[in-house]
Amino acid sequence: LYRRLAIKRIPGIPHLESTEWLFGDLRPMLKYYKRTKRFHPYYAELSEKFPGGFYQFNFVAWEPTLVVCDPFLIEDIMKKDPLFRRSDSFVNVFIPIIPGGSFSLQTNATWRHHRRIIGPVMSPKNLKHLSPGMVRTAEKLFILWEMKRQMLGEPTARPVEEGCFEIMPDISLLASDIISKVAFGKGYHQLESTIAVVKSKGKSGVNEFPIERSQLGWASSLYVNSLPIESNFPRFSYFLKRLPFTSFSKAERLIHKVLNQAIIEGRQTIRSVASSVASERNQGCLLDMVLAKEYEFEQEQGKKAMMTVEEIRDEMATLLFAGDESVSSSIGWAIRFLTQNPHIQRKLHKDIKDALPELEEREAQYEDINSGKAPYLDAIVQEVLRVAKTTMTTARTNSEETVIYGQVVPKNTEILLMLGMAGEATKSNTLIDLDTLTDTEVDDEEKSSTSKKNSRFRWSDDGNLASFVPERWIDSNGKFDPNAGPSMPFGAGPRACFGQKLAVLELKMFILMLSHRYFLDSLPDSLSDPQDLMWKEAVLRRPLEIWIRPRLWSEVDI
Ligand code: HEM
Repeated sequence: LYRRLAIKRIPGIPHLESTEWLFGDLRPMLKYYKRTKRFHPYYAELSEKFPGGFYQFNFVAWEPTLVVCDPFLIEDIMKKDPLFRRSDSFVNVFIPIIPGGSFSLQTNATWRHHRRIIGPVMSPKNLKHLSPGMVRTAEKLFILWEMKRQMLGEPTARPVEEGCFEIMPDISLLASDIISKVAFGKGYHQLESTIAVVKSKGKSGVNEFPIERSQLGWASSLYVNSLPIESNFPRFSYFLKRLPFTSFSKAERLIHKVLNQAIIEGRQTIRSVASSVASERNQGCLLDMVLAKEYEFEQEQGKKAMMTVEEIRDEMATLLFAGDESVSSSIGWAIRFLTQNPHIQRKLHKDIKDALPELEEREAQYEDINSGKAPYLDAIVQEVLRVAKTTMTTARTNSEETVIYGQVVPKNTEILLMLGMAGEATKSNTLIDLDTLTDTEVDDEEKSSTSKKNSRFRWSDDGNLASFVPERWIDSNGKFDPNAGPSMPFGAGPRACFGQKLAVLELKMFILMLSHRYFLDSLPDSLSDPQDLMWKEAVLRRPLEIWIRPRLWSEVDI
């Protein structure tokens, strides 16, 4: 028994020395958690003890977990799927709620089949089609903020905390209004109803305002926030959530009903028009695009129903899960970083005014942010994603015994990939011998993968990697360089983020519109979180409270 419960280590891989029989490395970790209420920074602290960017950790006796902070090793592992498949701890959280969606599927024939039909919807052409809807939804947010500004009065000659308001609830409405409209065409319209309520009821406190969720928005929020990530028994947690008359079961029923109906109606519409126009006609939302693609494949292969209604529903629900909090958290972080850096706001505003003077006359368009005209905006979005570390971690398991940096890692080892740390990695966080590699001046396309890796440390290791400095993404010719550093906010390989182009589009569009309109005034320390404490660690690193005091540029000395 003693031997069974003794902690097991993988020979040759660094680990803490002072660990205990049975509890492994859990005790120091829990002590850290008690002090900070955080787990992730503990892994970062440990990585400093073990230069090279990987070590092992034992939560309790039994098997060790490999923790990987080396960005190149993370990338290689993610690219070698299915040898390194999604870990069961990740997949099991999603299986009970969306069994047919990508989060629940390993890289198998079913996932590939889904991807053939769903994959093409993230094409630039389709995203361009979706962008006017996004712009109009973001406009609603600015109408709401303008009303709040008016109700709070002129931003001068008042105590410093006046004129400020907290915006994470508004940002949540924005993200869920956008993803609902983009995913299945029935936007939740919560910003509209919130505008109506604020107009009629006014403030609900000194600087507080009511918000109004639609029934579908409420159901969706409950549904996507239901993941039992802290449960060791996710199936049982869902069993309890689904007991009759719980709010969750009502929300789930409503979401299923709306999605099922949209799929069935969408299929009927597509079958009622000629095949040649099916894909051109149905471009209103991702669901329409998926159904058009499905129809195209059916025609080619002479088969009916390429995916079941439940499979499409689960993939759509996956988009609701994946495209809601991830985007609202990233927008929240963007606002915090911009508020803390007035000089960056000024530079961005000037760049936008110079590069896109037409924005005085018309609303923002897809081409504005994809023409390379505003490299500083591209740099800001990459820097937000790097510093925000919205997806701090994900997990993989090796399906065969594997050799990693010369050490044998037994089959089925749990591997924690510290994605968020990749963007702060320095050369000492990798065991790849970068000094023996040469960084040639050839085009990226022609570079070998190792040479590309070396060039990913183009930015200087100036001890300043925790700071928000968009300039690190700009090359000596003033152009945006997406490979300037090893940041990997969307993961890598076949199972990298499916919605990354959509997420970047949303972020760029929002920051463009925000910066064109408002300067975010500095805040008192009590509201600006200078110590970086106001965030929650769950599946995502989510900012807890974001306050703003927006001023029109005409009110600011530039
Ligand atoms: C800033 C926002 C976002 C971030 C940081 C983010 C990050 C990620 C990461 C790191 C993964 C890979 C997880 C893993 O392999 O273990 C992932 C997967 C995924 N993301 Fe995102 N994501 C964002 C927004 C979105 C949006 C807007 C959508 C779609 C509407 C989306 C859809 C997905 C899907 C479907 C997967 C699973 C892909 C698969 O399993 O094949 N994400 N995301």
